[in-house]
Amino acid sequence: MEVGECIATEAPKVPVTKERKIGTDLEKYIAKPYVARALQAPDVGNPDGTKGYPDNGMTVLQQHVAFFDQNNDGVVYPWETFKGIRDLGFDPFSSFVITFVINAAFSYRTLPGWVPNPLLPIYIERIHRDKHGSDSATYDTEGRFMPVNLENMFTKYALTKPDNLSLKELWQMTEGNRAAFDYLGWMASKLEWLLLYYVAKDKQGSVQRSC
Ligand code: HEM
Ligand SMILES: [Ca+2]
Repeated sequence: MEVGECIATEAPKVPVTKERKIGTDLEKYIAKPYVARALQAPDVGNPDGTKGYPDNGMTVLQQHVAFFDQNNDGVVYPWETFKGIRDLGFDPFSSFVITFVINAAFSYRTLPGWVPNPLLPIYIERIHRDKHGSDSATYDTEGRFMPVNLENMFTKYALTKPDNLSLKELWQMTEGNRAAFDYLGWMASKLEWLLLYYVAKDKQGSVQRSC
């Protein structure tokens, strides 16, 4: 018998462990899927992450946020978030509201000191401090990427079509990830995944993993 062959991923007394399945053969596709990646975001179809995308020495979470840093100075001001959100296809009114929510929620923890800045800048250097609860754990607390947690998302919640999350399934995922009494985390996660749904959905209205 090989090492790990008889690991149980379902407990008979907890039916949810049967409903939300865990993949057991990830290592066939991704080297050491349990090791957090600082610079790349691999998945089973792209074991080396996105090819030709420069990391510029930034964590995967920093790279996510740097998309919005229009002048690449390491700080994301609201007008930069607004431009980025508009570029993703949102209308001006929604972009304004989304921008305000994001910069108001994420600015303070990233500032260099303790005095709040009314211009609501987000400093990419310290973006890991904005990690919140009730998330998917795809980013670790330092902003690295956890391949195993991204894959678990699909095995647990993409139940109608493999590798494909419908709006209902995405919603069920945010419900499943809820930590007790974590109101801020619940709202932040719902916002992040609803935004992602809007940006990434295909013609059938579901989110496919990258090809
Ligand atoms: C339309 C634009 C955006 C989309 C679709 C989006 C989507 C997401 C998604 C899906 C996650 C993962 C949440 C989870 O693991 O449960 C995430 C995490 C995060 N995003 Fe965004 N995001 C957007 C804009 C932004 C902006 C503008 C910022 C800040 C400048 C930002 C900062 C973060 C941070 C700090 C996290 C880590 C939260 C955590 O895992 O606890 N995002 N985002
Ligand atoms: Ca900037």
